[in-house]
Amino acid sequence: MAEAKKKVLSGAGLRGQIAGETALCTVGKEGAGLTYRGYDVRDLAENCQYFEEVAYLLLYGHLPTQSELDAYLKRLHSMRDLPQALKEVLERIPADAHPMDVMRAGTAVLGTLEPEMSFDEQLDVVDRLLATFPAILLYWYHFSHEGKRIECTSNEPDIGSHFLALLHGKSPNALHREVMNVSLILYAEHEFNASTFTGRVCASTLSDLYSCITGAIGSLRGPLHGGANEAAMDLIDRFSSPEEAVEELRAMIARKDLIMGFGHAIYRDSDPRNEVIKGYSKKLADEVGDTVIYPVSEAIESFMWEEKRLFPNADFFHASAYRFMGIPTKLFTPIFVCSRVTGWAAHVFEQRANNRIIRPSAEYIGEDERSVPAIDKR
Ligand SMILES: CC(=O)SCCNC(=O)CCNC(=O)[C@H](O)C(C)(C)COP(=O)(O)OP(=O)(O)OC[C@H]1O[C@@H](n2cnc3c(N)ncnc32)[C@H](O)[C@@H]1OP(=O)(O)O
Ligand SMILES: O=C([O-])CC(=O)C(=O)O
Repeated sequence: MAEAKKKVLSGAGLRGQIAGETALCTVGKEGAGLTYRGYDVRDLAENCQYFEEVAYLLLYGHLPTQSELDAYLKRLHSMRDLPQALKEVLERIPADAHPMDVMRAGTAVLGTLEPEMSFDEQLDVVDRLLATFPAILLYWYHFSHEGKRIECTSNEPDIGSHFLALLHGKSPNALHREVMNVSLILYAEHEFNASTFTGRVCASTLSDLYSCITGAIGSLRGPLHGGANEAAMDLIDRFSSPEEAVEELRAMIARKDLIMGFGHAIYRDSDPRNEVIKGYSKKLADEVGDTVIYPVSEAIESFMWEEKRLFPNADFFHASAYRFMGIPTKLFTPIFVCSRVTGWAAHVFEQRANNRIIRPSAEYIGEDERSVPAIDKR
């Protein structure tokens, strides 16, 4: 028994175990790096103007040509409006609901109104979700907070700019468009992370795509996964200077508190997405004339490396970047959903194409077999 227990504990969190095959992504191969279908994520972030190019790569298998991209942008644009019944449900959700619960509920309701009748419809379903997610979130947000029924469409060509236009009621500037596209590219796919694995387990039962995505949203919501971008912002907001941040961080580390936005299950020295989003956070800090949030973030980064050899993951500098674009903290993780839905769906398609139900085993560590005593003897 002791030996069996040791074996289970050494595999805690299934770390390091191969749980399936994928042609979509490598994470930390040879210690570093992130690729989507063989392309370095930094190359994609630098050379794709629109996140939709990467969405197309993941979902349709290759980077689009100009005419394929134009057609894809047009297709997604035409799918943005919400069914009236979904708007009515969103109007019933209270303002203090967690926005990730709104995303989960919106996905589930759309699945009842426009169900996936066969796997032949899988691309239509994911494109519809991709196109409607900004409106699902922001229709609810404006209605519940201001009693305002917003238009769910906009003239913005891409999802990132569309998101900002629905949030702020005006077209974003060029820098904000660029940051949103880069951010969505960085968040799009990450191999067998917890939310994607949730989606694949669900897919392996031959369930529908909406169920897979709903489950994945639930897994992403937690602060150890996607919810860390909001938790990182809450941490940064506690400090008014780098000195104050370092002093408090020292006490937190002594208490063995988790520092949100740091560390990773796979990367050991750095997260390749960090340098990209950190660069944009700096540009945005300069644009808004920030003198607190960015310096505090950098001080936390240096302290964590010097004291703990822990590095910022993708979520840490996303927090300040989103803040500088006027995005409320509680909407951070739903933006992650707007992007990762592409990776989730691509994994569901891959699972469906070569499926066997995912059903691992557990090492039993409970009581030996025994008989049920009569109720007056328990
Ligand atoms: C997009 C994303 O989902 S990225 C991840 C976002 N999540 C976060 O930022 C939450 C904070 N980070 C963490 O909780 C963890 O680093 C995780 C969940 C990301 C990875 O967890 P694990 O794989 O178990 O971490 P790992 O094995 O590297 O931990 C090694 C040690 O460092 C500690 N550690 C890891 N991350 C942190 C952190 N952020 N703050 C303080 N200590 C940490 C662990 O507690 C562990 O200590 P121990 O050996 O004394 O038990
Ligand atoms: O891979 C992970 O465990 C978490 C992560 O960074 C992601 O999903 O983007």
